[in-house]
Amino acid sequence: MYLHRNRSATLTKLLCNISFTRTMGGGPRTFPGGLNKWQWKRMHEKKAQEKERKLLDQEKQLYQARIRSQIRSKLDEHHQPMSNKEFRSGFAPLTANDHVKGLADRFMEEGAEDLWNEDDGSIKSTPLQTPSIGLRDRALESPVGLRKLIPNGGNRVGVKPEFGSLRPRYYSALAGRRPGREPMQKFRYRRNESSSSDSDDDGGEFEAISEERYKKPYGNENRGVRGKGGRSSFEEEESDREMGLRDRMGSPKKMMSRATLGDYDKKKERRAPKAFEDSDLSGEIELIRDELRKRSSSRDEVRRDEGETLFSQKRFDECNISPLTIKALTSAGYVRMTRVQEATLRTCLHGMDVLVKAKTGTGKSAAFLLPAIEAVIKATTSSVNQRVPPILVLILCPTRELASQIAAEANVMIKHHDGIGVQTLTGGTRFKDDQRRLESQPSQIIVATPGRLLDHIENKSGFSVRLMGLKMLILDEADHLLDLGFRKDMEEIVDCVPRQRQSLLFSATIRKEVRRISQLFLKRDHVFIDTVGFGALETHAKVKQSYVVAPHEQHFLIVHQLLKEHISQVVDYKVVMVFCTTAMMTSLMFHLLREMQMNTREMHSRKPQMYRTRISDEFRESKRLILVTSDVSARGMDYPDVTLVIQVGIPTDREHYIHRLGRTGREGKNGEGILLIAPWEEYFIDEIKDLPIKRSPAMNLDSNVKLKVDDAMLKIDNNVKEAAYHAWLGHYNSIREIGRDKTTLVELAKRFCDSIGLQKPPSLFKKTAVKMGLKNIPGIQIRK
Ligand SMILES: Nc1ncnc2c1ncn2[C@@H]1O[C@H](COP(=O)(O)OP(=O)(O)OP(=O)(O)O)[C@@H](O)[C@H]1O
Repeated sequence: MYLHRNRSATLTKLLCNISFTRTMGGGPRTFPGGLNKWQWKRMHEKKAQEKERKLLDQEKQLYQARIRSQIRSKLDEHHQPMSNKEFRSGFAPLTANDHVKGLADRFMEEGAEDLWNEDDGSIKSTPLQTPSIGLRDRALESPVGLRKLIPNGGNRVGVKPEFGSLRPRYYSALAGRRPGREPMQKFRYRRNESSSSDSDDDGGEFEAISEERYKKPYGNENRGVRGKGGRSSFEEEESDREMGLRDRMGSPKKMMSRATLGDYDKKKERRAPKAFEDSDLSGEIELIRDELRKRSSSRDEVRRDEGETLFSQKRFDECNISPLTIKALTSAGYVRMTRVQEATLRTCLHGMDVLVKAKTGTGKSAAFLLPAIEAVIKATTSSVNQRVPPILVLILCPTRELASQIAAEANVMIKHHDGIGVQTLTGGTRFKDDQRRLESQPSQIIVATPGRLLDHIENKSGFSVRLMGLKMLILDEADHLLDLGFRKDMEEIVDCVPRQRQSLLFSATIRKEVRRISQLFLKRDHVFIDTVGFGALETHAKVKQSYVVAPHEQHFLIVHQLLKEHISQVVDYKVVMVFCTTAMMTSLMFHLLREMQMNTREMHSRKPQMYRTRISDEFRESKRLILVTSDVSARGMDYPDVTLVIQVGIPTDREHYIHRLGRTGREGKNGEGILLIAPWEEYFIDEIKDLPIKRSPAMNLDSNVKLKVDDAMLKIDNNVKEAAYHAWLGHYNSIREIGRDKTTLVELAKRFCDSIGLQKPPSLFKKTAVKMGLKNIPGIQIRK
């Protein structure tokens, strides 16, 4: 009965939708089966979820099977015959030796890299020439050697396994099925919560867990609600932040959509330090630790040296790429490969999926464009002539300017290849123009932003059919594209391209969560190429970094002073970039600097695309120009010879900091970065404390300049200031550290309001105030 009522309600809804579609005339399109756009989308979403669930189940089974077979073979090799009682009970109690052996074998055997997590370091980084560091080192060359240093291969009685740090899945493997046993019983080690974490004995115990319970982490119940629906893009993200509707906690670092990712997003617990109780062994253990420390520090030195050299010895003409491409590269001044290009090209040309991490400004774009062009050449020579060529390479990136930049670089490389074309599909341009270009000169390489690409996919223009021939999918700034803001779009896109494809994911920063999520886009046997190196500096040593702490109300004055100082010191300065937190704050900063007669341009999502393109081109070509920008310019933009990057206010996260800073010091050049923060924003320094960033002493502010700034501020239109106030409030309200304490936030906003010369805080719409949790906070004006 209920079902029937439900079904008829759905039917009525469907009919309403259809009649709505009709009455709108020329409105939403209908899709095969008479489905409207949203039903079509929902259907695809469901399919994607289904697919991903299967994938996870499959992975889980494979993982368990592998562990079981490993353990079984170990036990067959080394175990004493079990007692009858043990045999009957279905499992044998594992000795401490078995645990240690299990661990060692698990992590040291060939193929074990699949079992590693990010805490263990990079899986396959570029081979490094490690200097010889003594005889003992040779024993450490291989994992087996390391074990040899421990008498009896490490199987000493009394060695206590690191129980507390082991995850349930490991125990299930250890207590796994033996021939002829059933049902399979799994065990979880229950830690005694009350005991200290670093104590050797945590007083925990094993508990049996049912098959059902064991399945739980992979089950549906763990799946959360999808992220923000609808089309997402960097531009929307920026305006959302201004409205304060995008919680910083919503950044994938703090909270990510679990809808289709199951446990991929889940942070794995860091493995606790090993705890040994056998005193006989401690000397030897210390010896090994010592050697490992020495070895890792000398490796780091080599890495640091290598990391700072941009170019490798290898030339492009020594590689297996088309002579026509080499000709174009040579005329563009590309003769030797950069390190990331050398490290990745061969693997990419072999058709492997890769996830690549390399510092900013080291030539990642060419690293993925070269294999992309080769893929097109290969596919076009082997296929018969088609009237409309399929899209063979799809490059996705987060911003429009970056898409244009990549397309421009690709165009340089295919200059001598007749019949290969590149086209961009990005927001901010007329959809119809895109379609016309797609029809008149269909290109094999498409560079797109996710939102506009989906618009084309959903349009019945044969675009999806063209995508069916896709050979290569490339994600530039992959970690950002896999972020919450883009994730849903990315999942939809991946659903519309063939499974049999090569995927290349590139970025300067790859968090461990992103590495997990990236598995959904990459084949299982993908290669992770990290030219930075685990634990090595993620920024360039040639870029001087410092931070200034000062109250918000002094920030405009300080920016002005920093710029003046820089301009006077670097006489032939080329360009300086000032990153602000939101589009409206960017606009206010731009207006102020312009009022103070500085040669500035502004760039943010609220500007029309034509303007953005013009400014981007001008900035690329110019010297002695200041670009005030929001995060639309933070990633990938290759403006040559930027001498200084100023970041005003804390960036969204560590990765944003690195990418913004990466606009300077490109191609191995020098650069400088200054982060300007308020005292309560100082907590952020903790996130980047491993970087060589130093606190600058408090600045002496010129009182005359202060008067000039105040004066200039008075000349700025109140609308700009009010928008900036709202943006300020929205942005900081979304920051967990401050947004929770609404009263303090409103007080700080009031001070900001005074500093920009507003008489009283501008009012908020009631709906916005409610959404921001500010409705009843003293000091908040509600619009009548
Ligand atoms: N082999 C090469 N020889 C000479 N110049 C190169 C070479 N490879 C890349 N470049 C130049 O280096 C600059 C930086 O390259 P690119 O923009 O690809 O860096 P990136 O690693 O993608 O940076 P980001 O992480 O900021 O996106 C560009 O101006 C590019 O033209």
